[in-house]
Amino acid sequence: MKNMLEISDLSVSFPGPNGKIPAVRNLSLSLAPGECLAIVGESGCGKSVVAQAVLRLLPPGTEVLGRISYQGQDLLHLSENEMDHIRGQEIGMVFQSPERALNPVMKIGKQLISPQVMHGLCSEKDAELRAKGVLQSLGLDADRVMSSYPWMCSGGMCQRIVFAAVSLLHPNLVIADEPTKGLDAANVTDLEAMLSTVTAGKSTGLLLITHDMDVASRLSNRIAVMYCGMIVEEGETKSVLSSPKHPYTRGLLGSLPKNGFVPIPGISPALSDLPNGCVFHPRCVFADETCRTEIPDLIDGVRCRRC
Ligand SMILES: Nc1ncnc2c1ncn2[C@@H]1O[C@H](COP(=O)(O)OP(=O)(O)OP(=O)(O)O)[C@@H](O)[C@H]1O
Ligand code: NI
Repeated sequence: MKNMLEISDLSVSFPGPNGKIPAVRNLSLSLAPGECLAIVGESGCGKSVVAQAVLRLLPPGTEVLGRISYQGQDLLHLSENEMDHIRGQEIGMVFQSPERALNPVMKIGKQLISPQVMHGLCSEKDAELRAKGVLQSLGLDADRVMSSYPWMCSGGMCQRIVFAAVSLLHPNLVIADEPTKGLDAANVTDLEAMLSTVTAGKSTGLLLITHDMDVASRLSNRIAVMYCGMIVEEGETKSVLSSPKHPYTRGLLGSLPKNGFVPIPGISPALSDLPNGCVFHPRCVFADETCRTEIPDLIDGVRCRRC
């Protein structure tokens, strides 16, 4: 099926005291309708920056190069007004800290009704009915929630309310950035069930950003592993997790408690001081002279000369 999202050769740099800080480098990804692509990798590897680049939420002064094509339109060249239409209605967002995604001084009812009316989807009366219907389907007491403020609700409830707000606008693409962070096990299970409904209709795509391999393994069809702003391995979730090829992917999986808790030696380099050659070579037991000088291409989903 034709891709709904195609990110080609994306590079994002932030201004730093001693020049540009490269947070994302030459990243290409695609997502088809009905598909869930997970981006995984350690904290600071650039996962959220990719999401923010797609939604054009990066601060002024950030250098964004490459192309981000959504349904054939290059998002990097749309006006702010055009992006306002895309955000929410075309591309829904579920971020970590749902409490912060909701306005603390506005009743939840209004927060669920206004966007539907604003995007011209339906009348206020219908918007209220739809909101109540979605809240009920998510197991919430709709009347009570609609007349509550976000701070009156638990974290798990807020994440459901954010999900309701997203799904009421029927987006074609949902971007979820660490949606399970800070939730207890029961709420993680609930949220996973909600997220799996996003792609169930086969027309909506889900870009899932997480550092939780278990969540990624349960929800995604494909997985992209990032390290220091680059994709080091990409492929079908099942095959990447059962037979990881890149030494970093293998290290990441080996460092999980269920796989023996073996840490990857060394630490991630600072983005302002990235090594030459393969960005992983200082931590890689297989590194040879060429790894120290040449950045390997991503070939058959793996960016490593040894694989
Ligand atoms: N607005 C900004 N200005 C400067 N640097 C930034 C900005 N936003 C992100 N960064 C840097 O870009 C790098 C990638 O950050 P990003 O938030 O994408 O990481 P991440 O993979 O999402 O990590 P986490 O799992 O902790 O959310 C980090 O080094 C971060 O400090
Ligand atoms: Ni992040």
